[in-house]
Amino acid sequence: MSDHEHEHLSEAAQAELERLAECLGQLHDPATGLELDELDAEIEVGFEGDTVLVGLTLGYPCASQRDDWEARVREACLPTLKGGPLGEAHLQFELFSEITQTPAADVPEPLRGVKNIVAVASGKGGVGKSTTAVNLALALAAEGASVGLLDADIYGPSLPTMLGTEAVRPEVKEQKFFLPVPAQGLKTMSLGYLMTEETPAVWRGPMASGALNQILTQTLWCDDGDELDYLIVDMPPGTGDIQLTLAQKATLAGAVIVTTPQDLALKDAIKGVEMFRKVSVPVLGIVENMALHTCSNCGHTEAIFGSGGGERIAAGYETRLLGQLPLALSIREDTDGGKPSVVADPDGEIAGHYREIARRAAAQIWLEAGDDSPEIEVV
Ligand SMILES: Nc1ncnc2c1ncn2[C@@H]1O[C@H](COP(=O)(O)OP(=O)(O)OP(=O)(O)O)[C@@H](O)[C@H]1O
Repeated sequence: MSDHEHEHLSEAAQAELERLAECLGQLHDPATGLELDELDAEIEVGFEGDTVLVGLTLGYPCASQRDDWEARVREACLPTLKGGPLGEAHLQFELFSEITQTPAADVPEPLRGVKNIVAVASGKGGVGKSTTAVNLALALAAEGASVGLLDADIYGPSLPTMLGTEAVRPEVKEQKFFLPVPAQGLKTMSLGYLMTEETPAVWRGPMASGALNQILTQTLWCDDGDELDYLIVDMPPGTGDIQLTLAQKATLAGAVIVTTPQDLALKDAIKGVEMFRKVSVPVLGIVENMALHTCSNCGHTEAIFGSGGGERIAAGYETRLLGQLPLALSIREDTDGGKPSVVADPDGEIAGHYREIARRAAAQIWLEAGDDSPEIEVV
């Protein structure tokens, strides 16, 4: 709004906008469970013509939440406006995302432009870590972020199968760098792209971490000049030296730990949490996979592996349960068929779970980075 218009806005109207901003600050952000006031969110309130303009900027991608936010904003604003000096005004709402960057020193050239590196890890194999990583990456992209996915699972790189890119080989630049392979809206890189029939599928320790190191530091993620909001790294399963090296090599924004509800997997998940803590990587939360089983005959849902495990670890280890995925045939069929659930059925319930997990994990990165002082601007 121009200064000129400002002058014409009565003091009463100005005070009304300020009241509105205050009232918006108390809105609850579902991804963090906090009020906007407690977050580094930006709330802009203005008046132009006959319209009250409300802008909200959050630090995580949330395109699918626009309508929900608009409904929440309307519900909060309309009673405040009613009968006041701006009572006849229309309300226009806009939602923005501004993804912060994890500060890092000595970033190797290929990782420059990558704002946040997120490890998806599990204490043991077979819990659905890769399925979670690929769906998480696709869900972040569906929410509006630019996303890369690095399959660092040297023991069984599954990304090419999950994204239907088996026959693809990455381009090589200046005989030194790999260019990521575009797939389903993501920039992807996998050791699977580099393995030939002669390459051993099971690598030994030093060879494995060498390959991993190479793929991490030789993939030019932002060669096109665009930034990547998130690089999701599908880690090798376990909590040994390889995982530790990787966690130390790049400055990680955080780690997501995938577990199943069985006791053993949970004990392994705790090891994962402890490993990241040891190297000062924030644990963004826990994803409990195969948590519930829905009987395909009668539709009855049951926690066949026991319930509440992920929640218990999250509480005991001061982290959060980001979400739970059911044991669902469709998840397996989608991923094994080269179209993960977030893409295969974008409006389905499963995709909804993954998107919610993605928003919560990304919001947690924002929380870790933020100084928690809200910016409220009345223009
Ligand atoms: N929630 C689920 N419901 C049904 N099947 C699932 C679910 N999550 C994963 N799967 C299936 O389980 C198998 C193992 O999953 P995935 O490869 O993601 O596990 P992983 O932990 O990455 O394994 P590894 O450690 O071997 O890499 C796959 O066939 C996958 O499709």
